[in-house]
Amino acid sequence: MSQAKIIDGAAFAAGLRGRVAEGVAAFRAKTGRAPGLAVVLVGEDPASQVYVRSKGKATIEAGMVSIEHKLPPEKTQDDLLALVRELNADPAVDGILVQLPLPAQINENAVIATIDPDKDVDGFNPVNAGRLAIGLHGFVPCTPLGCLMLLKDTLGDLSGLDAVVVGRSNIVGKPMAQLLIRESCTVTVAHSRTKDLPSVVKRADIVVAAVGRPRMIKGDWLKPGATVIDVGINRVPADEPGKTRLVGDVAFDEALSVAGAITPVPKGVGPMTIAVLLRNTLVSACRREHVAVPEGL
Ligand SMILES: Nc1nc(=O)c2c([nH]1)NC[C@@H]1CN(c3ccc(C(=O)N[C@@H](CCC(=O)O)C(=O)O)cc3)C=[N+]21
Repeated sequence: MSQAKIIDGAAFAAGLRGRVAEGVAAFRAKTGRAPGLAVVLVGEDPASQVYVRSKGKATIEAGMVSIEHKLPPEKTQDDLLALVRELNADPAVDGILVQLPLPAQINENAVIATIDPDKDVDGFNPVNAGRLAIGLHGFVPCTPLGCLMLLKDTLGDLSGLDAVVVGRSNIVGKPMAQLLIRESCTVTVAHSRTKDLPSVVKRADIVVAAVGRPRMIKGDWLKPGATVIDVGINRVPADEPGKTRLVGDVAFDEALSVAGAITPVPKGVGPMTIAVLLRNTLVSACRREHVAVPEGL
């Protein structure tokens, strides 16, 4: 039986981070300053703390300035909006990321809408969602842009391919669908109410799974040879009692013998998210300083 190619997202991300670091060095030589990324964390969620720490480390490794704001969990929405406005006005800040999810007393949409669209390296502001939808330059959310890079690296030209995106979130599903439309795919967005999901997935040359349900998409749902991008990061009990491990939204072991190529979890899409965040921050800095954006980013 054939075995799918395993798409090495960690390796691709390492290469992208290297290209970003070169671009950062050139930017520093031209402008006399380093790009700055501000990351705001409200509260003490352990998973969010881990992500924020690894973002800070990657930012510094790329030669950029990392500005971290850690706020106590009881912080009010007004306090957070005031901080975002300060960061909007700070010329040393090229990118702003407010780690999600936020505590219940804070309206995420209000915070996202307050971030200057031209510093919104997450691409979550409605202005950037609109720009993506109508084909203007802006910032594209990091995870779907990372997925698209892996797809193009694996398949080359995507035009005419049937793509099924499973999940319709603002952060992954919807922007992913927009990007695939831009690449001239025929795009279907499936979700929890989709009738007969297995038969919808069966049509797809490209499957992007972003539902957040461990191993939901089974191997026998796939079209033989399909390219599968697994965005899911689900923590499940490991075989060893008391331990956990990460699995995706796709039943990876089953998919291996059907798919043409598939991303693993971990070391697939996850590392791309951080690499694209650095890329978006460098692009932001270049646009703000009217410096040419390096090619091949
Ligand atoms: N404003 C905002 N922007 C985000 O981009 C954002 C966010 N909030 N909130 C949380 C999610 C999650 N996220 C990930 C980043 C890297 C990995 C990653 O590097 N994962 C590795 C390791 C995972 C591990 O070992 O825990 C992997 O999949 O191989 C995963 C998930 C960014 N997020």
